[in-house]
Amino acid sequence: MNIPFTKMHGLGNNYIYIDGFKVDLKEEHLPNLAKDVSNVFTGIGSDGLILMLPSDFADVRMRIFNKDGSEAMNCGNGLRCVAKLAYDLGYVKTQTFKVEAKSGVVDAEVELEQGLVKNVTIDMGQPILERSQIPMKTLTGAEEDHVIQEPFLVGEEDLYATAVSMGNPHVVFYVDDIADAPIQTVGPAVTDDQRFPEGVNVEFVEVVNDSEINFRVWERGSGITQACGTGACAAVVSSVLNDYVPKGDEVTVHLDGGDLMITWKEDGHVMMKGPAVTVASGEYYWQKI
Ligand SMILES: N[C@H](CCC[C@H](N)C(=O)O)C(=O)O
Repeated sequence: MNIPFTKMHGLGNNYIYIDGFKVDLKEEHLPNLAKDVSNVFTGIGSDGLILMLPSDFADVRMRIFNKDGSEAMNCGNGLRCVAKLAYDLGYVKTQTFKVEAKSGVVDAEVELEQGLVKNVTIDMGQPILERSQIPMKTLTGAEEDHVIQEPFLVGEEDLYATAVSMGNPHVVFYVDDIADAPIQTVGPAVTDDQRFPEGVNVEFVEVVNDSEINFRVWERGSGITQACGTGACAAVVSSVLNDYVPKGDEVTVHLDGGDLMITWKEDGHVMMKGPAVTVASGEYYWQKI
């Protein structure tokens, strides 16, 4: 099957995007398609697959699949790129519109420079902090409903976890120097830890000052990526909860692939602003069907 695609990225967090308004894919094929298309030997190579689809609740709908074929509830970089794609392909005619993710409907605003979409702002809604809704179990018997700097032993590493959901689960560990973050060891160990029944995206954060943090991520289902939008939002929420940055101020999150501007507003909503880039389009010759 020859499948038309567009390759896009948000700060290097790159996905293969398929226009579901034109391409009709069978539900049962999606996990294997995500695995094959994102693998550099069987496909184009990416952090996963994203479908842009018609929606009954918003202007367009986004579905995101990780490299391992698992479907995620949300994707910040994906939302920005779907917003750009929808505008560029004319599925939306205004600069502000709504996008439906599995975790809910968000407001999007595309910014134009010489008529082209460069940056996109997404209102990511409110974070979820209740342990049971992350979801996260505890082995320490801690009964607190929020997970803030909770002791979290990983092998020999004495870590302290702060857990936040942006519709998808995130756990944040603070380090003194992001360059020394134990991402290759702690990342894979924690992402599948029994304390996270649905798995978890694992973030490491170095606080630079009260308006800047450095950030790296091991993503559930995809491993290390250049950037993670929902992760950056979770990291800023966590940093407010830990009194590293003030609520209501814009925080610059320095990710491997570049900077995101994140604000956890006093009204509880998390705003994310960052780039969305189209790099290529073509046809993927999927041999499986
Ligand atoms: N890269 C995405 C997150 C993907 C989340 C996925 N790894 C999961 O929750 O399973 C982002 O920009 O938010």
